[in-house]
Amino acid sequence: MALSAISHAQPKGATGVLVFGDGTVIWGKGFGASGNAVGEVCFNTAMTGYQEVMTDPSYDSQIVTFTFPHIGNVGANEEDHESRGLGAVGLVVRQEITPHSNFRAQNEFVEWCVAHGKIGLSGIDTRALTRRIRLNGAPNAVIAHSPQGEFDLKALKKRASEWSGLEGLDLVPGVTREGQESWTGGHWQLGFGYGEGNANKPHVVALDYGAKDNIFRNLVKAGAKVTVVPARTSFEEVMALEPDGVFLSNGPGDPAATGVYAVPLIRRLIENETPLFGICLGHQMLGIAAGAKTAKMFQGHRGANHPVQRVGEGWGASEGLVEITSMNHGFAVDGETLPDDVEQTHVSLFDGTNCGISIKGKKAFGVQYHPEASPGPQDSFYLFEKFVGMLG
Ligand SMILES: NC(=O)CC[C@H](N)C(=O)O
Repeated sequence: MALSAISHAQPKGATGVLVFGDGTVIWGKGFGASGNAVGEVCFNTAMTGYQEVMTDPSYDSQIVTFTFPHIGNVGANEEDHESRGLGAVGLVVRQEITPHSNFRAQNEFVEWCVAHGKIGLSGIDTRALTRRIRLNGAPNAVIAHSPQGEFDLKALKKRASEWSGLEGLDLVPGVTREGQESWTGGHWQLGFGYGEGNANKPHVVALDYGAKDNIFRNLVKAGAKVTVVPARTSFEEVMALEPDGVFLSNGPGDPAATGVYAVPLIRRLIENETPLFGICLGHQMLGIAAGAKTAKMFQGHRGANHPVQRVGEGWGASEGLVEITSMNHGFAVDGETLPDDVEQTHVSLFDGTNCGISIKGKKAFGVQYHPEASPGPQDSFYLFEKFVGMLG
């Protein structure tokens, strides 16, 4: 690993850099927060929703390369957050961020990145970087921004190469809520913002493993009363809330590592016949609880245009239908390891990866994709209606 690679001369005006664990150096123009951050470099093919991507806690310890070249054009606003600012640590983009042009913008994206501690790198050949990730897998790297253009490349390389990587990492403690909370925000409408839900039943207790807010909004929109609880809430504490159903959220890191404490709870909920719905990390840990295995993917699925096909029964006449979904995962349930009582309900049309499971004879199912990130019509909203509908 050519240490010599890290002595690549710094081009004039370079204020940002991406340094891989193997010593590869990619120079660019830094923007947003100053400093450096370590993570896995992935790519996302969404054409819009960058603010939602950057605040999705599932992206913790990840540096997102946007394949779409124009990022930042619509600025940033106070409504399109998926969390209180957690999420990806940095972003790599093709074009320099230009002033915004959008009626909903309240802030420039660059300023928003500063305020939320996100380190940006522009002027990068994102096609070449994406191709590299597709061919070699997602590398670990440090993204750094110094307005003065001062970088200690050796130290950055050391940090990148010494980082453990996402496999085996439980990142949930850093992103879960500390306390219990009632969630009432619902459907968003232009000029009105997020509506307030006022349902008393059915009551959904949602385990927060690093949830996207939009998921809770969808539960409210589907007619549920929602109580969000921290990841390490016990079975007894969940039951004391008298849930009609339990939701298992998305979240960052390795499901097998997080499952060490989450899976025993999920197993008890399955045994107790509590209706369950899991998304992404929640789906992966439901799979482990049901007896399947998860594995790290070579390059993951990230974007807002991923085709998923319904393959299982139990979805009525819609079996075989293809949905265009929003995805972000680097781990997946291994469809080959599903026990007999677990049905595969959805698969990726890109590569056949398992994208949905249902436990036979129980009201327990999960999917490996998200409702659309942006407010508006949601293509996978039927899943929320199905879940809330089965709670009576
Ligand atoms: N969106 C998510 O919940 C991601 C789940 C898990 N951290 C993964 O990368 O696969």
